[in-house]
Amino acid sequence: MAILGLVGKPNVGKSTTFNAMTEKVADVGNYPFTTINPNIGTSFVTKPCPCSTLNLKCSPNNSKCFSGVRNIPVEIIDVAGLVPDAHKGKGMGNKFLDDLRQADAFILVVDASGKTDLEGNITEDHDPIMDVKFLLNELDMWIYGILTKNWERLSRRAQQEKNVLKSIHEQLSGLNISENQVAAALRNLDESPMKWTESDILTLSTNLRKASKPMIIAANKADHENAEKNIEKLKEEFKEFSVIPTSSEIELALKKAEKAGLINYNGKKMEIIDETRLNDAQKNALNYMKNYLEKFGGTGIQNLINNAYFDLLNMIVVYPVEDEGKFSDKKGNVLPDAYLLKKGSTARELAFKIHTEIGQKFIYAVDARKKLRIGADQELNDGDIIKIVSAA
Ligand SMILES: Nc1nc2c(ncn2[C@@H]2O[C@H](COP(=O)(O)OP(=O)(O)OP(=O)(O)O)[C@@H](O)[C@H]2O)c(=O)[nH]1
Repeated sequence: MAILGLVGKPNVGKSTTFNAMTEKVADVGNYPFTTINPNIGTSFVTKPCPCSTLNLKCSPNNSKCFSGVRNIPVEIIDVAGLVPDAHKGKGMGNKFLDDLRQADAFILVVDASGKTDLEGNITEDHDPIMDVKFLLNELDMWIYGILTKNWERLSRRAQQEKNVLKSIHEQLSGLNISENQVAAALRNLDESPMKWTESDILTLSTNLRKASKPMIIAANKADHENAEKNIEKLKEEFKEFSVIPTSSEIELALKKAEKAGLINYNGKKMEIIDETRLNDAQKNALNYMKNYLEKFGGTGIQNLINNAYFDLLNMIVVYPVEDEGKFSDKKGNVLPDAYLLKKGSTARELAFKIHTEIGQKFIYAVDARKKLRIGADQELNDGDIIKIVSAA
């Protein structure tokens, strides 16, 4: 299962974003370093559930279905804020960076209101472009630090064994980087690391970061009056990233109001259940949030999670079943499980994901929508409902 890491300088709203995504309560405060330890929490990606088009009543097991929208659990980690020179240990930066090793992709949270400086202290008119630049540099320097540890020995061994790829991949083990990703980053470099210049190694660190830690930018505090112009600037400057405006504070408040039974909220729209139960302050706050949703079509938080998994990490959702006629498991539970797979995954890979033995003893699969037999190497499509036939 892929894991998303939330990164950013202090005070941009990472904890609020994390809480809004996971509904788990972490400390929230208007001062730097509220977050000291990484929080790991469960959030959900959403997709239209096949139950609505097939006109079935589903009984989800590993996920949830609300009004025809399947919610599939995913993991998010929130680490404490990174300040300039974090890679040198500033603000406990090395520890925080190491918490990010396991992440498959990053959500880079910036404060689009421009009200916090590089260290997360309150200021006026700060340019969030600076935040993205320094964070990318910190991430590159973090990888550089791991790469160049015992560099003499590493480069000598790589040269002796004539296997640069293996040596570099081993050096980066724990960073969740595949050999293919390392190979892509090594392209254009001389075969002998002993000949690499400082600037070659820095470029390699950047390439490794790009290959292994894809990233989207959450332009948070989008509800602030200064945010719009900063969001446009971010989009203009960082065309290689998706920039998604978010208001995690509004999302969190809406989820709390929903939990308290004050509103119905479906991620895009909200309705106040009974105005007579609210005091004036509640009414004003909820109406403000309602107007915000109407203007922006949502708080951006769900967009962020979906974009990270479906666009950035290129994942699809597949529904394994045991009875292709009823779209159910053996007990008759309709569309019980939703699996997140990498785009391009095959029927056999799905089988392995369900159970190693089912993968090993795979015979064939059935596309349950088309009632067609498919082979082991057939690539699956998003939304497929698949029966695996195996000798297990
Ligand atoms: N206007 C507005 N304020 C927000 C939003 N998200 C967070 N804030 C405020 O920004 C401040 C910092 O939020 P946190 O979530 O604690 O920030 P953090 O990035 O986790 O900070 P550290 O723990 O110091 O790294 C708090 O006062 C939040 O209420 C938002 O979407 N809009």
